[in-house]
Amino acid sequence: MSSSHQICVFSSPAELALSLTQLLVHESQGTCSFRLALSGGSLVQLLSRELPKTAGLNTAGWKVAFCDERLVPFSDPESTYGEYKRQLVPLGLLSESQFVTIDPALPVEEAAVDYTKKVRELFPGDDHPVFDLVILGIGPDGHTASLFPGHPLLQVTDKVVAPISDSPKPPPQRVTLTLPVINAAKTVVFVATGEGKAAVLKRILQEEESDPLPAARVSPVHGKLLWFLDEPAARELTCPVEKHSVL
Ligand SMILES: O=C1O[C@H](COP(=O)(O)O)[C@@H](O)[C@H](O)[C@H]1O
Repeated sequence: MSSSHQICVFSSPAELALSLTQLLVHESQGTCSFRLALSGGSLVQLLSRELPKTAGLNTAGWKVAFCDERLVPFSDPESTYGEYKRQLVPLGLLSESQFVTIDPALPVEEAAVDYTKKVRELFPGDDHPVFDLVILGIGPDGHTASLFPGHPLLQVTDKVVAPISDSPKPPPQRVTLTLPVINAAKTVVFVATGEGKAAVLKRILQEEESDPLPAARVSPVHGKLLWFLDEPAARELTCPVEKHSVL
């Protein structure tokens, strides 16, 4: 685990969400092109509730890719893009053209190649994608994006996006950003709420394991790493944390 990370603990998911949107305002202001990678799962609701209320948010230059995406039609409730689209596009906050989406009709290997091409197009002239901000979730098993404990995808270093067809969490077919791409980002923030994440957060943030969990392998090479947790998620931590109250 990176020694230069910052652990911020909020008294409620609403406080956490508010700070997360303030971080988005801060990181995106003054740039005409802001490349963001979003996760799915519980993050979708958390962000979608708070983003429309956020003052000073100018999303005009945003391009939104996904840390991982499930290979299902956009109409399926498991589709991460589908969920963000249903929540945010009708509010006029983001347009469909600002999202970088998979082609769910392709076989998973081809979907990963296709998504690699689309992600690379966000970074014209660059050898490697460097996202401005990556927002990750974390599963109770320590997975992040669609990088699962003990899975060979943890060793992939030569791809931007990798396919997975045996995800232990359904649906089984997905594509995911690889660890080198996540670790190249300018800022990475983990978001975790609820006591179901407490035990795994203690393992990741306080225990030096010989075979680290996927989330413990996130350590931006040049960027900063933030942990945004609510109190139940942080309950088992005994390391120094910053307590935040913004409401
Ligand atoms: O399957 C997934 O799980 C993780 C964690 O989800 P959460 O609901 O426990 O927050 C999520 O970050 C990832 O994008 C998603 O595909």
